[in-house]
Amino acid sequence: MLLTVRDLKKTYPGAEGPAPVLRGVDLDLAAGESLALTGESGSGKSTLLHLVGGLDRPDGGQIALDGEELSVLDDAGRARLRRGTVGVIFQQFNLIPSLDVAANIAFQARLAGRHDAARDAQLAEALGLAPHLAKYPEQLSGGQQQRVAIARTLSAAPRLVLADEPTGNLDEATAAHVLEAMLALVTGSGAALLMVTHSQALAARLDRRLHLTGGRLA
Ligand SMILES: Nc1ncnc2c1ncn2[C@@H]1O[C@H](COP(=O)(O)OP(=O)(O)OP(=O)(O)O)[C@@H](O)[C@H]1O
Repeated sequence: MLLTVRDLKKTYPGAEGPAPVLRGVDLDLAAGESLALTGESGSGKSTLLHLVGGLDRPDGGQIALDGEELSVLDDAGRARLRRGTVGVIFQQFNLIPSLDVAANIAFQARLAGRHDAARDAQLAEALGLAPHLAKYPEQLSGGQQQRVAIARTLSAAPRLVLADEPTGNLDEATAAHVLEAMLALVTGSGAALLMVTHSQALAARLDRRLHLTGGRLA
């Protein structure tokens, strides 16, 4: 198993006392597998991605990535994991305005010491970014910026890709096309994809589907 989650719990402090969001989540994801995570707004999908990505700490339970238990890692260890094993695609693109598209795509891979120009060219082609490589983020549409953010994460070749509505800014046809490209690039290379989506049509394209409700997965 690439990812194993057991009895994961997370509670946020709320105005009316502690508000449990995750009440014991169990999840397994194998290398090469894709999993869609659905659930109502506020059900805790982003919270789960943040915990698995090591961006926040759970209140209880275990998360193991490649057999390595996250809770025993210090900040430096979790940062190493974020640079190496895990890649996240968030709803905010966080592109670097002073870098052109090609340099934005290469950014994380360069940080991780894994930049591969041929892989970037393949990503740009697959995601329809080839004509835009010399442009700057402010010259791109929202959907184009979103595709740059996807390419930047995949460029670093993470073993596990965590994606929060990665095609949320795209029209239906482009979203379907970009998802197919992502699936081919991620699972085709033996990596795994855990993707949050509100779209049942997109969820159906992935290997498995889980629904988050009442703080648990079903
Ligand atoms: N940092 C935080 N502090 C306090 N409460 C939070 C925090 N982050 C999230 N929450 C609360 O936890 C619950 C789950 O939020 P989360 O963003 O994980 O839901 P979601 O399923 O991703 O929602 P959406 O589909 O709308 O993006 C919500 O009620 C939210 O208000």
